[in-house]
Amino acid sequence: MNKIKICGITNREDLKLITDKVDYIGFINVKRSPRYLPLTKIMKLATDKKKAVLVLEPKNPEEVTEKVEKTNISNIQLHSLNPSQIKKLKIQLPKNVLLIKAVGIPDTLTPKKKKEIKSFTRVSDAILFDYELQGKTGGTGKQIPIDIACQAANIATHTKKSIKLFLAGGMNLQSLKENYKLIDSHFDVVDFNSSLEKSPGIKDPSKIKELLDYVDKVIR
Ligand SMILES: O=C(O)c1ccccc1N[C@@H]1O[C@H](COP(=O)(O)O)[C@@H](O)[C@H]1O
Repeated sequence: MNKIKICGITNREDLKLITDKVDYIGFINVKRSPRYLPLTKIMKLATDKKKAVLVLEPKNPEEVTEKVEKTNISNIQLHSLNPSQIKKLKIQLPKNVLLIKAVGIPDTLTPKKKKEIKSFTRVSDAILFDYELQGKTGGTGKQIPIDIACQAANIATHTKKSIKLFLAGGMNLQSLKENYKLIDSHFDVVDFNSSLEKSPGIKDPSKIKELLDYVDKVIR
């Protein structure tokens, strides 16, 4: 059964629409993002600490431990750091923290990319596959081809059975409907972000309702 994450929440109105209906709620503390929020604002919005996901692009592991300590949020999504930095970080973090590493997936899986998936899987609690555009991940609004996403998921699962897998990158209701069986059999969580907006950082209530109605009917 897939869980649902809605990311890029920036205000109370949008938060109200989803709070009781999704499994994870993402708050983005990455300055280059149009969905950026400072930690002070995130701490006011993220009252449900079990659902909150703090999205970061840290310069080093210490930046993550500081921000986790400050916010008390125990799900963190990282769009930077290498496998040895993640390994070091995992040791420093409290045991209850779920470390989700974003791994960029382009249109094909090269041997180098396969190796990267394995390396990050070994040191993380969860992997979030996101579309990779010009070497970057995060809010691209573009989808990983579903067969490539499933291949990436298989590599991670074969590397570590307990790995939790998130599918992100331009996910919308249509792509969920079209690929539901594959998504359900390969991923634990589906992540929706920019596709649910009416403008950057502001969600569209009708798109949220449509998605959550489908989730209630088909997934729950
Ligand atoms: O949304 C952003 O602007 C962003 C910037 C920097 C890091 C992460 C960001 N968002 C995350 O990107 C994925 C995919 O988003 P999309 O569906 O392609 O819009 C999602 O997990 C967001 O949390």
